[in-house]
Amino acid sequence: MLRLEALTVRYGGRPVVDAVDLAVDAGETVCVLGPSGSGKSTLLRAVAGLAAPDGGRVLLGGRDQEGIPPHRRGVGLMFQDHQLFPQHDVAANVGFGLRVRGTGREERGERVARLLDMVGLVGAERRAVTALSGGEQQRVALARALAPGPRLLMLDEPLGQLDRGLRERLVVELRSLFRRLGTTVLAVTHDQGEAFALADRVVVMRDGRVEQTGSPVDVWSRPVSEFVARFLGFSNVVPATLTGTTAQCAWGAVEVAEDAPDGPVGLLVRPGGVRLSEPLAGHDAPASGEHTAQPGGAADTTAGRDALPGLGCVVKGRTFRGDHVVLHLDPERGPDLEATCSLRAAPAEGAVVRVRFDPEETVLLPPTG
Ligand SMILES: Nc1ncnc2c1ncn2[C@@H]1O[C@H](COP(=O)(O)OP(=O)(O)OP(=O)(O)O)[C@@H](O)[C@H]1O
Repeated sequence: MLRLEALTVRYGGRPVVDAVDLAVDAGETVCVLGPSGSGKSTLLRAVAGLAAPDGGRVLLGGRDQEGIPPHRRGVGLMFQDHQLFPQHDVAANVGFGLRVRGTGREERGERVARLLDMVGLVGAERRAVTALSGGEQQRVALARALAPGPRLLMLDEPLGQLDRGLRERLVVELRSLFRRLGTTVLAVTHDQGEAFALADRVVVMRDGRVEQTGSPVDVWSRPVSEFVARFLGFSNVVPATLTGTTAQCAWGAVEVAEDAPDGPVGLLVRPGGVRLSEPLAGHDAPASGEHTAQPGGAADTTAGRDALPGLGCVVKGRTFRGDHVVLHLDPERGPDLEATCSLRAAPAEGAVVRVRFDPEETVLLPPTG
């Protein structure tokens, strides 16, 4: 449906979109993800015809779009600030594209009613858009973008301004709506949660280039670089030296599940793979319980509390995330660690715990900088 071939857009000589190749199949939802300034919006604008490429091609339905103005490309756009017409009611906003195309009043009315039904705003035709909540306005903007039946729907930070709970609900609704309609969608967002919930495929951008592309599960479970890992929110990343299945790093010797050639690597330990022993009463109390550090964890060889297996850490802080807690740990050596555990098992701030690393929750990355 959409193909980008070495698409390049430069501003002031600097490539903001840099030789991007990307294909979106009919009915597929692709989310472009990346930090602010990585070129996501510019990519969308080039596809829509709102930014002129300096190189490469945009093909829609196999046809090169060079010289085709935005309104002839058959794409629907929905931007972050949803740009509704405040002086018009909901029906006039949703029906705008249809009126421009000359669709008759009666047909327009029917289409608008059907679209409002689809986005969960039955009977809202006569309401003033200024009197709607943020979430309702977002739905009106979506209905408006869908109204002319675009072959490609493009969303720029579609849910950016909404609060978290509403965003999570709307993402689920959007996904099932797009499935039902068979809509082809290219969305950009800097919010990983949104991208991963919405997309069939995720594209991670860095400085105008595609750093990784894959299904949400692939990208989440196998980030290809430290950049992607950190962008996804993983902070337990260190340089390491691999020998066999042991990665020697600042936290000690960490067993990994992957096979890779010996030598320098980057090591990611997912927070769920940082396993806690029972909190210790004092620095020199022995760890107990089934989660006590195992051989193969970051084994300590030094004296005192350091002689215990596992890596000793002080709990610096706790962030509550619904059904689990993220622990911010200060290890006796190496950079800070993040661990997750259940609410019930969360040790208090200031507690001393010992951790070991689950080999299955480690990922080897190219050597880190
Ligand atoms: N019209 C323009 N003229 C000059 N520079 C521009 C223009 N549009 C974008 N840029 C620059 O291009 C880079 C990429 O911008 P873009 O908006 O595509 O990034 P983004 O990934 O969408 O960021 P954000 O998430 O903040 O919207 C930025 O450095 C921006 O300042």
